[in-house]
Amino acid sequence: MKTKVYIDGQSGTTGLQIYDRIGAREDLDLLRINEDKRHDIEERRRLLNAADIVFLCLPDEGAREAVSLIENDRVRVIDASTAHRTDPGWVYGFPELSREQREKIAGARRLANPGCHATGLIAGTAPLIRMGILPADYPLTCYSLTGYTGGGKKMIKAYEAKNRDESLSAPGLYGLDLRHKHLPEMKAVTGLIYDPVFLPVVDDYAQGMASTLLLQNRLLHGRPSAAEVCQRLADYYRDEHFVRVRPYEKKPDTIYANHLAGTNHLELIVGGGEEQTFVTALFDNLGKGASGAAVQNMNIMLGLDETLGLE
Ligand SMILES: NC(=O)C1=CN([C@@H]2O[C@H](COP(=O)(O)OP(=O)(O)OC[C@H]3O[C@@H](n4cnc5c(N)ncnc54)[C@H](OP(=O)(O)O)[C@@H]3O)[C@@H](O)[C@H]2O)C=CC1
Ligand SMILES: CC(=O)N[C@@H](CCC(=O)OP(=O)(O)O)C(=O)O
Repeated sequence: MKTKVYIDGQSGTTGLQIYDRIGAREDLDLLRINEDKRHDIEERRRLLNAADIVFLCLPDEGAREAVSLIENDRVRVIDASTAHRTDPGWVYGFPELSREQREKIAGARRLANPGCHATGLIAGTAPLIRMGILPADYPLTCYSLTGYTGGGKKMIKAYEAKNRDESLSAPGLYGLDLRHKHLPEMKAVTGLIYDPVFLPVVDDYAQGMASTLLLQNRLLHGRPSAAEVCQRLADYYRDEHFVRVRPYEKKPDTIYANHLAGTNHLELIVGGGEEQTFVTALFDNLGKGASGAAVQNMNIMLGLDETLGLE
């Protein structure tokens, strides 16, 4: 029997990218909503209850509404929005965190897919705290670069408009109240005690992220060098397919934030020396930062090879 899959929000940015990754799969039966009915609540209710797996690719309110429409206990949900990421009834979909996390994902009925910026911060921070290198009360700072598809259809339209505002040709610092919506999940998943000082930057390219932590080695347990931090992270992720650590280099070449666009890979690059360290997570906001991660999580939930359909 094929697994029935429904994408609520199928014509949005994340929904389309999920479709790209699973549309041709023979083990799945994709339930499609008629485009002109995509906001019809009764038609959505019917499809939401007819599927084995539902992807929610909607704004937060739409995702909450969709969950309230599900009456069938068999339906398993993967929510790409921020709505449920710190909800204790939901499993956080970052399998590389630990073996236990992957097992929780395998059994999840309600799965919250991580935020894109949160993915970048968590990939470096969570293992460093778990390994006792980064103190949980560290005053963490992070700046995170993203392509404009991170802002969904509306932002894509603005960046791709013919007579667009000239300011869009330069990097845009945003979230300047320092209250980005991913802070709660960043803290909940890593165990950080204080809110990180987190500054996102959007720029004039479609896909790709580079999220960078800046660390003072003297404030880390055991005062490791950057090379040692790199080695410990490489050990932590040594068995992973999608999360890798680049071998340490004293002076890496320029990092371009779109380097892993189109893939589900996330690469950690560690640089610096005896006194200071940076850790950059390089990935695709629509890959490991959203749709790729959602498909990886579905594969795990179905007990399949988690790389199925993913580059
Ligand atoms: N873009 C990205 O890189 C990432 C996005 N996300 C999250 O994924 C979710 C989807 O984002 P994204 O795909 O970028 O957004 P888009 O705006 O590109 O797409 C959202 C889609 O949802 C539809 N929609 C909105 N409200 C409803 C509703 N109540 N009922 C039915 N359909 C509805 C929209 O319909 P219509 O076509 O009529 O506008 C649109 O097609 C968001 O929560 C976002 O924060 C998470 C990680 C990364
Ligand atoms: C460029 C841009 O605006 N990016 C979005 C991130 C999109 C995202 O990750 O949203 P979720 O929390 O739903 O996952 C932002 O920073 O709010």
